[in-house]
Amino acid sequence: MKALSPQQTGKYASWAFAEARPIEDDVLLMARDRSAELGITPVSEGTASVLTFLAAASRPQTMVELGTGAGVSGLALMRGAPTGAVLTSLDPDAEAQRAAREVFGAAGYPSSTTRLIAGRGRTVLPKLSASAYDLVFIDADPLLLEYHVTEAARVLRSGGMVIIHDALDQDRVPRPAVREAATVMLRDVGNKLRDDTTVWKTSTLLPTGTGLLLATRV
Ligand SMILES: C[S@@+](CC[C@H](N)C(=O)[O-])C[C@H]1O[C@@H](n2cnc3c(N)ncnc32)[C@H](O)[C@@H]1O
Repeated sequence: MKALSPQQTGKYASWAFAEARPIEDDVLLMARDRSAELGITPVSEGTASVLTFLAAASRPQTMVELGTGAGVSGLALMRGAPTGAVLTSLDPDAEAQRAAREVFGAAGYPSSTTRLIAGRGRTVLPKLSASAYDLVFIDADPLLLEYHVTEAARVLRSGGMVIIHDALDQDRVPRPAVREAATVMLRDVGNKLRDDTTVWKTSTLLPTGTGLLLATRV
């Protein structure tokens, strides 16, 4: 790999500065500790703060999350969403979901507003109603991304938002020589969200954390 040019070094410093800016409270830190104990990589501090901001700005009443983990991203979304918003979060890892339940409880969210379903997207998503959700956050197996995004388009109402985590695949997406299946999938889905204007009205890619790909439903 080439040495970073001075400008790129400056860009990295700006990214690191933005990542270090949020101050997280005890419940988010507890969720991060539980994630570490379970060997789960949660969203970064910068990403959690963007999720809270996006939920506060878009005011979703109904949200779906793929990949609950120990609840870092779910808590970030709930913190921004209006009071009474409901998060439906899927993960096949029952132990992770138990940790997330504790985290949501410690943050004061009853189980009626944080619906945790122990299952995979492929099993659970088809059971969710069409055009019924305001926001879908995807942080699960990248090889299933195309399927998860197709289902997200189905369950989102017009104007709803999809958010895809790790959209830069640990910085592999911008490197054309990397042809691994997950990286190629992320490139293809990114192009689809940008180009398929019959389904997606707007799309953007943020370099926050490990990358966030966003799109709004036509
Ligand atoms: C990176 S972790 C999620 C971290 C979480 N979003 C956070 O920030 O705290 C990815 C999770 O996706 C779950 N997962 C893997 N395949 C899945 C699938 N097909 N459907 C739903 N969840 C899946 C894993 O069990 C794992 O807990």
